[in-house]
Amino acid sequence: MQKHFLILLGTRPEAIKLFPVINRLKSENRKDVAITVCATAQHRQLLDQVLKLAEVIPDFDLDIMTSNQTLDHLTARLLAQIGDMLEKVRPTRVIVQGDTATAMTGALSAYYHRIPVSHVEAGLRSGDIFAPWPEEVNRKIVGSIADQHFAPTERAAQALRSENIPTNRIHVTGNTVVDALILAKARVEGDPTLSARWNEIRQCHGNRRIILVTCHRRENFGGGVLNIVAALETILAREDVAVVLPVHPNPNVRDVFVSRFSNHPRVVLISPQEYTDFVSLLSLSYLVLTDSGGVQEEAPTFGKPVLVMRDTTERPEGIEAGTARLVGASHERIVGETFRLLDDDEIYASMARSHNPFGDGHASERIVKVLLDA
Ligand SMILES: CC(=O)N[C@@H]1[C@@H](OP(=O)(O)OP(=O)(O)OC[C@H]2O[C@@H](n3ccc(=O)[nH]c3=O)[C@H](O)[C@@H]2O)O[C@H](CO)[C@@H](O)[C@@H]1O
Repeated sequence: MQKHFLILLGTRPEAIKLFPVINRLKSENRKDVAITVCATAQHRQLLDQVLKLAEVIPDFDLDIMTSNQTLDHLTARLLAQIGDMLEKVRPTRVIVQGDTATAMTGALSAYYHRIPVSHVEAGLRSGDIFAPWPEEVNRKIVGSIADQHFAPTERAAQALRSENIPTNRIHVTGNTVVDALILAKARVEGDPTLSARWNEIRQCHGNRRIILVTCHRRENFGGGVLNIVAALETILAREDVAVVLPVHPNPNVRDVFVSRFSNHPRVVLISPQEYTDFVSLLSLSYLVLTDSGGVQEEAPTFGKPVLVMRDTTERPEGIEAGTARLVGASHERIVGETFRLLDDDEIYASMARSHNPFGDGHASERIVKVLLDA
């Protein structure tokens, strides 16, 4: 029987984590398999950067993003437009990734149309429906609809089993972000012009240790971001560090970082970077301060310690492996843990092991096998 997979993606991390699956499926070149890619463009600019790099051209582009979009309006528009598109395309299976509004409405809409759903990066749970908000509930909704759950780790698979998902529907695959990262790393290593992009930073701050900072989570908007900025100011009182910060375009974070740091001599504020540029930046940094999910999964490949600016994480594998620590948006903990890493070589060495507990680079291969064999 002809298989027709519809792959939905809306944000930068979904594109990063799904392009290895899309490209792998395409490379199988099977006559009995059709692939349709639909971008909802929940985040326009950040998504387009990755699609271009990965050479993925969506068959449908719903171009859903509006300025200051609220979650409820975004969700309503997504649900209606994905539903109309499914009506037209009538795929045999819908594939969604992670925990965005696109993934959640994509799964719900597929369910309304009685189309089975595969969930890539299934089973991540923080146990707190407000952290991360609204992603924790988005994942649970997708999990209750999907009939193929691609769990990145054994722990994620265990979380699904404890929610009574039948074992034969759970496949431990590794996280596709490691597949994407390996491709990006090879590109950076094979093309010296990519890392030359950072020569100016190296020249200005060659003797200083680079702290790479990313911050965009909803839970940190407001007081959290202000605490993070104050912590960075304390850290920057030291002359031996420089901060590089790709500023997320969301005004809730962008305006605060730009107003506080645009004239600081040791803070490099840059626009969101293409994936390969970000990967090469990660490789030259000394440590990472982040509230991102994907960056927590990527940093261990380069042996970079990660301080996670969240109170909980659905990725305890990094904490257990000793490559990450939770510091919340607490001034005291961010400063304290950063200073320990800067001043104590033993602690730094114990966290800076290059071992990635999230995947081995073969996740998309395993996912495609299940998709084709089912
Ligand atoms: C609650 C939560 O954790 N949810 C996550 C969330 O995504 P996130 O927190 O990982 O989101 P971001 O931080 O935006 O993206 C990160 C990616 O972007 C790359 N990057 C970064 C800066 C830059 O300048 N250029 C880049 O290319 C970077 O290397 C990395 O790969 O949604 C995903 C989708 O469902 C889920 O998988 C995932 O659970």
